[in-house]
Amino acid sequence: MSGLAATGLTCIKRDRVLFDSLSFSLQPGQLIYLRGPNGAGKTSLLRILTGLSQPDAGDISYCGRPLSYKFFHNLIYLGHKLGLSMAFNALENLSFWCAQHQTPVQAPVLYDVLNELGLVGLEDVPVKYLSAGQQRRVALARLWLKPAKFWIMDEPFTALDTKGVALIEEVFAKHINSGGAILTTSHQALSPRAGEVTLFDLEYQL
Ligand SMILES: Nc1ncnc2c1ncn2[C@@H]1O[C@H](COP(=O)(O)OP(=O)(O)OP(=O)(O)O)[C@@H](O)[C@H]1O
Repeated sequence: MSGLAATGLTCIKRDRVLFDSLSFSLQPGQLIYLRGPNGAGKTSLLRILTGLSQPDAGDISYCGRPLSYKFFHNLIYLGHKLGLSMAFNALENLSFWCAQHQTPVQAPVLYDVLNELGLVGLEDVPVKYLSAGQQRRVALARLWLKPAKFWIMDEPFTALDTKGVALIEEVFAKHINSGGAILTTSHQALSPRAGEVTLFDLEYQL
């Protein structure tokens, strides 16, 4: 069994059942677009899938086994918060993140990625002085830096301009074509540029 599989997942928050007996899998070469209204439970589901929180019932497995370092080593999780230090600049933030993820990176590679994201010239500016879209670009630079097969992302397009959205959709398509797997939420539709998409709708349960 390859990929990430969820079986019988149930999540309850403040006495409300967000989802119940949910089963699905994310396989290499697949882009799943998780949709749903505010409060449906998308973030709660992503947090369970990435091991950040526990379901009230059900199991998650990776290649047929419980989640372990093998999965985390092969995962990039980008939450809807940026996960950046506002006092650090882009280079410092990304170097720190790479060290945390045991992903050695050379300065020229970091500059190339910042160039790709239109951030050259801003690399030594504390992130708190960047625009919202520029901050999002710094957070998304991680996609270029860690050779992880599984990308799980919560609203990665927030604050990006149209060129930024197009750039990320193209990176999605490239990742999928090279055998990667993506699960992402977004409140805006993915364009065909992102490639073939599997829709996954989470309804708001009263
Ligand atoms: N730790 C928590 N404690 C209590 N309630 C929580 C907790 N986390 C989430 N919730 C509740 O669970 C519900 C689902 O939240 P969640 O963030 O998963 O939704 P979402 O689908 O990602 O929404 P959005 O589109 O607004 O980001 C919300 O009503 C929220 O208040």
